[in-house]
Parts: sequence; structure tokens; C-alpha cells
Amino acid sequence: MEDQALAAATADRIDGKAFADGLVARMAAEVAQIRADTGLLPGLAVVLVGEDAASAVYVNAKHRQTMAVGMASFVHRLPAETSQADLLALLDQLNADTAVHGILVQLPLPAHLDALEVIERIDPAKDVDGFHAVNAGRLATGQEALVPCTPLGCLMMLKDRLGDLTGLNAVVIGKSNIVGKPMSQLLLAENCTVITTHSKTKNLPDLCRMADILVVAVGRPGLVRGDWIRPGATVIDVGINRVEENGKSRITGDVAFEEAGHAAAITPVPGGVGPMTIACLLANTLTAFRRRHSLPAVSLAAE
Ligand SMILES: Nc1nc(=O)c2c([nH]1)NC[C@@H]1CN(c3ccc(C(=O)N[C@@H](CCC(=O)O)C(=O)O)cc3)C=[N+]21
Repeated sequence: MEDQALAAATADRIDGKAFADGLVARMAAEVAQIRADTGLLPGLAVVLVGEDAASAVYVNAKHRQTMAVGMASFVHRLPAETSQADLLALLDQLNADTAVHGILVQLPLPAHLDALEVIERIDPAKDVDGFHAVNAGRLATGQEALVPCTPLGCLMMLKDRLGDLTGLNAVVIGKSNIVGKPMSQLLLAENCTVITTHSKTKNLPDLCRMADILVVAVGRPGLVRGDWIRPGATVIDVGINRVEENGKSRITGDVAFEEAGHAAAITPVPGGVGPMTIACLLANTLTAFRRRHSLPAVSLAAE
């Protein structure tokens, strides 16, 4: 009986695509205003090493959207056999380039390259991925930072949906430097009670059932089942998994979406977190630009 009641319920769908489109429109207006007022142009440099097909698609999407908001886009495509020294030299050049306000090195890098050393070479003020240890440390200590794009987008959707997050129980599945750890830091800064979980966590379903906010960033299709989700919870699915079904390829998240009807709201995949990630990359580039030119901060929250 209870199962049937749960199955009959439907969760609100958090439309990340529409949210991202709104953000992009507000940023385009701000960029136009900046150009009119100062003659300056925020610029984003994206570095892609090698021929990975998925990475090429993402980099093209970033380039297109950067242009669409009226910012300058500098894409550097380097051969797979690029040396560490050559990549670091390019970063030094971009760090020094006053037309470049944001730098992103597309990950993963080819195996012969040292990604950590590469990330640490980026000027923290231009580190629009927020991966540099200086930005991670600033986030963790409550200082002005550049915040990783995916968790930033997740937080925007959560605050838009829930308002003040104070006192809510948040469970994050995943402890990567890119999503899980910064997500937990952001939720802690919003006064959530945060449980950060991972592949070695005991009783994961029980912990998830405590969550008012459940953020899933693992990369395993359908990992989170319906009975892991507390009725009324808000679920953010960060997973982007390509699965083959009946000879066709499709993208699916880490949450068994069709079992989550009793959640209050859930982000779909595709159309949830992914589009917000790219919008936040542009938002971080604008933030880096404003800080560089001592312009006041602008809230990007929807009106
Ligand atoms: N230095 C670095 N920074 C990144 O931010 C970064 C990276 N490396 N490497 C790869 C991942 C992946 N990533 C995505 C961005 C947008 C979508 C996105 O917009 N997805 C859409 C469409 C999905 C599709 O159809 O392919 C959606 O979820 O609706 C997905 C994935 C950024 N990444």
C-alpha cells in the first residue's frame, strides 16, 4: 500500500536548462553594459589537450556559450603528445595575458601529464574551475574564492528552490575535489548539517534517508534507489552516465529517477546540473573579471 502511494506521487522537476538560460541572459546583459561603460571585454581561455571525443564536445559547447554572452573566447587545442613543460608555458602566457580573465584546462588530461601541477600553475585569480588549492582553501575558510562550477550550480538551484538552507540535513555522495568536497563546503557555509559519504561509507541507504537535501555525484547509473530518498527531500543528481540501451546511447544520472516520485523535487539528467555547470563557468569568468577591475559583485540569483 505504502509503496503504491509513494509510486503514485510525482516530484517537481528542477529545470536546470531553463535556470541556466535565465542566468546566461542576465550575464549577456551585464557583459553588454560592461562593454558600453568601459570598452573592456571579459575573456575565457579553454585549453584542450588531445582528441577525447566527449571533451571536444564539452569544449565546443563552452566556446559557443562564451561567445553567446558576448565574452571573448580563446580555445587552445593542443596535440595529445604535448609535453608538461609546453602546457605549463602556455599557462604562464595565459596568466600574463590581460585579455584573459578565466582559464580552464579541460580534464581529464592525457596520462603522461601531471594534472595537479597543471592546476596549481593557473593564477588563482583566473582559476574559473575553482580547482586551485588557494581557491579550495579560501572556500573552506569562508574567504572570497572562485567556486567549482558544478557545486556552485547545484547550490544556486537549491537556494532558488528552498530559500534559506539553515539547519537542513544534507547528504553528499562523492568526495572528489571537483564536486563532492566543494559541495559539502558550500552546504556547510549555508549552515546545513552535512554528511559527506563515498564508496567506503557504511549504511549508505540509511544515511541518505536522513537527507532533506541529497546530492549524488558518483557516476554510477541508478545507484540511488527510491527507498533511499526521504519523502519530501530535494534531490540533485550530478551523474552523467552514457548507457547503451537497445543499441541506442542515452545519458542518465546516478538516481533511479522513476523511483523518486516521493521526493519534493529532483534534477533530471540531462537538463539538470549539466547546463548549470557551463552557466557557472561563465559566471565565474565574470566574477574574475569584476575582481580584476574592482567592479562591485553582482548577485546572479534569479529575481
Ligand atoms: N576543467 C574541467 N572543467 C569542467 O567543468 C569539466 C571538465 N574539465 N571536464 C569534463 C566535465 C564535464 N562537464 C560538463 C559540463 C556540461 C554538461 C552538460 O551541459 N550536459 C548536458 C547535456 C548532456 C549531453 O547531452 O551530453 C545535460 O546534462 O543536460 C555536462 C558535463 C564539465 N566538465
